[in-house]
Amino acid sequence: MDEFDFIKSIQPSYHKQASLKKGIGDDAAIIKEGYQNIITTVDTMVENIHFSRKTTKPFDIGYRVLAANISDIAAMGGTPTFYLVSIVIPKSWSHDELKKIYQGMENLADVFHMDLLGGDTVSGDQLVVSVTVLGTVADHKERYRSHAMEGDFVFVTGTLGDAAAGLHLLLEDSTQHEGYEYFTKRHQQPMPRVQFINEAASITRIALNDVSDGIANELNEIAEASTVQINIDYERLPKHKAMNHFSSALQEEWLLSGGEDFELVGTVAEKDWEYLQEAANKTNTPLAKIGEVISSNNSPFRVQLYKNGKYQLLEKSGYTHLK
Ligand SMILES: Nc1ncnc2c1ncn2[C@@H]1O[C@H](COP(=O)(O)OP(=O)(O)OP(=O)(O)O)[C@@H](O)[C@H]1O
Ligand SMILES: Cc1ncc(C[n+]2csc(CCOP(=O)(O)O)c2C)c(N)n1
Ligand SMILES: [Mg+2]
Ligand SMILES: [Mg+2]
Ligand SMILES: [Mg+2]
Repeated sequence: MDEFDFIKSIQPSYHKQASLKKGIGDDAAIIKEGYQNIITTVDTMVENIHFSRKTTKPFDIGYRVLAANISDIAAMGGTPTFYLVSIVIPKSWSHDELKKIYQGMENLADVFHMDLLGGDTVSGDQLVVSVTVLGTVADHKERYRSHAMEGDFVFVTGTLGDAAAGLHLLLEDSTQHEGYEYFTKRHQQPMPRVQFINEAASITRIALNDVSDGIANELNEIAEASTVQINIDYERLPKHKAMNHFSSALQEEWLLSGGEDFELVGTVAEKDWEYLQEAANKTNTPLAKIGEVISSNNSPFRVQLYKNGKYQLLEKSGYTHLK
């Protein structure tokens, strides 16, 4: 049983609270509160799974785990406001190192004016940092994975595969490699796309997901949740210029399934494309059209990749826990 089957197996069949608009099944939960909604989500990072002493400095462990959570708030169209931290501490971690983890979180929290609300501290064998984030989004401006419609343009922010390239260079100690500083920074200190998505608040409908597991996964989640088919073009996938210094096999793997870029991927009506571009320009966000939603209500709800003159099925890939 992998993580996705496990999540399905524990999903409750109904909600008890009328205010719960979205529970399990998107990047974060949505709770209606007057004319706005509260958003909440939790993500956990574990030593030697999500980071290691070799790949990530204590400051960056804190920064990255908070960034991953803020990215899920952005993926719902929201603004982050508060966070709580639960930490499992092994004996081998010094007080100084633990302080640095909190400095990393505080550094990013300052950018978004977020307050630390509380948390929990326990001892254990492996460093584990679990962060719960709260945020808000105006009512009817939530961005669900289920909102894609036939004819939509498929878009992605930033460049893809950078975090995976950074991780590779860190693990290989390739400090002289072209783009080392850029790629490793993208792995260690990703910046969630909050400003961009908030700037796009006037758009009525956007289907959205954030790139934690790679676009092959994230686009399949949109296709399934929206019951649509999605076509994307490999040549249109945005990549940093230094990416060309890696083999084409590595590039393909990282662009499609690298994950941890914490970019936003989604779909928008063709008529709203120019407004999305305006939001991208205003917030200095690279934005690429990578494909289209081609049909709906036509099972299987799948993603096709156009490469070398033909379409191929783009199956889910990327990192899967409990595999
Ligand atoms: N152990 C769990 N118990 C209850 N709900 C869970 C559990 N694990 C995941 N979920 C829910 O399942 C959905 C998918 O979770 P997942 O962690 O894959 O999403 P994500 O946070 O966007 O991705 P990532 O963890 O890769 O950043 C979310 O709605 C999440 O809240
Ligand atoms: C030391 C080290 N080894 C491997 C990786 C790669 N990695 C770990 S989890 C994950 C997917 C997202 O996880 P989740 O679904 O839990 O958000 C990826 C791509 C890493 N970051 N650090
Ligand atoms: Mg997510
Ligand atoms: Mg998660
Ligand atoms: Mg996951």
